[in-house]
Amino acid sequence: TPTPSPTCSNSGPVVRKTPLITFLEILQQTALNTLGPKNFDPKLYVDLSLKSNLSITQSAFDDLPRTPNGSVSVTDFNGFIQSYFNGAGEDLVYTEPVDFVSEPEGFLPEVVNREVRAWALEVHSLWKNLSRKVSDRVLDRPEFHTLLPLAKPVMIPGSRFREVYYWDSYWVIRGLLASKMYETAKGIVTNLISLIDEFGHVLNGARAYYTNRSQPPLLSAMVYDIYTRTGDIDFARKSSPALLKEHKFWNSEIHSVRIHDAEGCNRTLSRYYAMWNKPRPESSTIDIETASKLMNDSAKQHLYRELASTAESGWDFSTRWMRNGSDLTTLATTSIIPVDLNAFILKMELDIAFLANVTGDCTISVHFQEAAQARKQAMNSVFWTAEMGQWLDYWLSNGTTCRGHTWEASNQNRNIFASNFVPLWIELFNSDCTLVEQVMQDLRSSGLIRAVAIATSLTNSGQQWDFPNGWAPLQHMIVEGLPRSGSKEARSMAEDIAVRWIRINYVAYKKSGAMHEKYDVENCGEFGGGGEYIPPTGFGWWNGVVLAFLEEFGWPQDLNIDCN
Ligand SMILES: OC[C@H]1O[C@H](O[C@H]2O[C@H](CO)[C@@H](O)[C@H](O)[C@H]2O)[C@H](O)[C@@H](O)[C@@H]1O
Repeated sequence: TPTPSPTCSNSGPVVRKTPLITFLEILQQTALNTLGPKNFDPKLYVDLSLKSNLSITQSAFDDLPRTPNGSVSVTDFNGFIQSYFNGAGEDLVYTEPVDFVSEPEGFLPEVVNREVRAWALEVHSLWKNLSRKVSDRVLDRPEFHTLLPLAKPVMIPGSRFREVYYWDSYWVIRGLLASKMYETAKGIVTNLISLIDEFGHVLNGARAYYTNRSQPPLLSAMVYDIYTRTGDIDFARKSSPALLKEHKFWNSEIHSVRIHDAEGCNRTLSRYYAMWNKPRPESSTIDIETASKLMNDSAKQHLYRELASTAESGWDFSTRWMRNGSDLTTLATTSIIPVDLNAFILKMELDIAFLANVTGDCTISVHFQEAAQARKQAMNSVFWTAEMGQWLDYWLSNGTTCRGHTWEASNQNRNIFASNFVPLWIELFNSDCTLVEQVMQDLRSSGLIRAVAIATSLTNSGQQWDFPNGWAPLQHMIVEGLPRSGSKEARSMAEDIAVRWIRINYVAYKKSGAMHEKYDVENCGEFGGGGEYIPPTGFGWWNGVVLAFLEEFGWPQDLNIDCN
């Protein structure tokens, strides 16, 4: 792995932390000290909401009896939580989606196998379990909550993830479109746009502790898919200003990096960069522990920014971002130009151009077509390696700044990740049949295609975005991109991956009664692990990918749904 540059990562903006979050982090640390690490989830404590003013709560906390070493008894701690807080998730109320019907007209017409159809209807009915509305209590007293107010109903991922997430929402929407729930899908976009209006970007998730970063930018893809499905021009028109604002955010000074390429041209691409240099509040105790290995405050602040920037990538955590794959303190995300982020921004540019065209704004349309062409060229020149048939993340080397860097082949990260194939999802790449056939051969020989799904990487590091875990969005983008080339072989490869992915989900669901957040790509029906939290179930975007695959490929009567 190339050596990253520290020079364009150490300084940068930091958003303000609210007094409630500061207090809840102290509560989180006290909970860990009092209750111990077994089954401890730090996020639970920053998701609690106050029953009365923060000052009253704080002084009751200060008055708790302490032992000489400062600890609180389990009984006193639990009593305090009961008296002063509402439970995590209680500020979201269950709401039946307005457009849910148990079997929508025209639902998955190609799924004819009765067993699979019955299961698909169960997955469809999970939208009712995951649908929530932010309680009016949050609107009345926002300072009592870390949950942010949103006007429309939301779909949560499930389990510990009790709020809406940015990139998850894209695949939630894909599932909602298969479920014909267009109003719910539009409501999710309306909520995300309201975050852009207030914060200038879509947040990682709708919590006050997520304001310091975004997540992989897929809002334009949501708008594009809803518009092409519903033809709602008014919806497209209303969404456009927010998309322009979001494009600015991802090309702002903190995110954009200039590379002087091998042909002597300047190319501009984007990176992840969180506006934060402190522990992530939802994982504060974990980040403090990780940083305790570092000697000085500046190194710790640098690490905290890397941890938050990695969360912005959606791939938290992975050897993809680490200089030493067994040491999280070597995270260097802000010194990496990621392939998938730039593929998403390229799609944003194409989507904005398309939407501007249908809403009659030719100037914007032409401008964004040009921007898309420029980014495509930059991706070809900085990421593409013909000899591997992949797009490789680019590491900025030591001693350079983000304003100017001269491209060197040795700075491409030659390790294999599923993200190296994400450009297949983008029209400007997948419309080239020769290119897709080459990439397809390389994907086949990459080692990523395992017995039951596409692996995230080839390294078994114990991090959740690594081997042997398979993640739904990665399967989906590759599967959806391949057939767009028109190549029969590519479609058949895509269908094979989709069928196997549906089987894993089905078998695990039948065994455990739930949809899971990640799967083991070596063992059909086994869910994945690793990372910093207990594997959750629910699971919003996973359900979306299953429904989208079933919509695209169907399921014939005689195709086996079991693993064997
Ligand atoms: O609490 C730890 C981290 O959890 C989130 O990340 C994971 O779950 C998200 C929701 O399903 C998903 O979008 C992300 O890709 C997962 O890695 C959260 O997004 C992180 O910011 C947070 O620190």
